[in-house]
Amino acid sequence: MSKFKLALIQLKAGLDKSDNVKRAIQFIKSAVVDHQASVVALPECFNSPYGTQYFAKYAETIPGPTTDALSAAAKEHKIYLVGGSIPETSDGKLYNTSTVFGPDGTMISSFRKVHLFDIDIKGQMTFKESDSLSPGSTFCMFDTEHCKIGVAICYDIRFAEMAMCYARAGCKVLIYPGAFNMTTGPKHWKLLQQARALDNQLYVAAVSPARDEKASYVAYGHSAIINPWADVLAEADETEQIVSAEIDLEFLDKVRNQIPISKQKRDDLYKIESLAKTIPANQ
Ligand SMILES: O=C(O)CCC(=O)C(=O)O
Repeated sequence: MSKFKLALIQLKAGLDKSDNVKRAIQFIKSAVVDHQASVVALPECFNSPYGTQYFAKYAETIPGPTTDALSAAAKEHKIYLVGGSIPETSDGKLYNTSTVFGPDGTMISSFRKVHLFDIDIKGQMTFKESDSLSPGSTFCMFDTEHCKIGVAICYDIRFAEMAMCYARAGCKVLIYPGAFNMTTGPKHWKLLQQARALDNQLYVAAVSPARDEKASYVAYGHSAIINPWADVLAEADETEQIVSAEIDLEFLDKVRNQIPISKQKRDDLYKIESLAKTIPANQ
């Protein structure tokens, strides 16, 4: 139980929602059959193109048709499925929401993107997710027979404290469905994953849509899995594909024993306040 296979589906999401979902389900089968994965993840906004102009049009309630399909796929293949994210409508608001399903098809957790992607790099990349979306305000962790896994979405990876909270709560793998762009992707996408993996001595996986040069928002691709030593175990190029890697929890323990930063940190000088009351110290 100390080893398991994680697969990331770098799906090319187009304008046809039902086709996106249908193809995601086909790829999930291939992640299980061809990669022997027991944990599978889809990208951010996998049932719609990514962009503020699309969120309302593609939004669904949860449960709804897309999450029903994910639930059935998790049950059919007896896997943990991190359902990327979809635009969710609830109480007149829109959210960027990830859902997680267990091997019996039950939705075991869900997550609304906490940090909305509002940036302005003049002449290169301006995006304001908060024009149409509302932020969530809860975390998302789920237990498997292997370890606890934490989920957050894309821009959330830039916030080191959030990953630290997950690590402190005992997560050994963090999965970020994401869709970095052609400005920040080449510079920061892999570096951020390696930083979070190294800071917290855990596995980090980030799963992007495949690049579509004709889309209004061009995703960088390069879905990747990083180990607690910050090695890149698997990395896609920009095309539609599955990447997978073995998660080895004995290796994680070895890294933590060799460089025992979680025992050496000076909680008397600095500490994470926000979840200190509700999340126990490192397990
Ligand atoms: O942080 C970035 O550079 C990209 C973030 C992003 O694309 C997102 O949150 O959807």
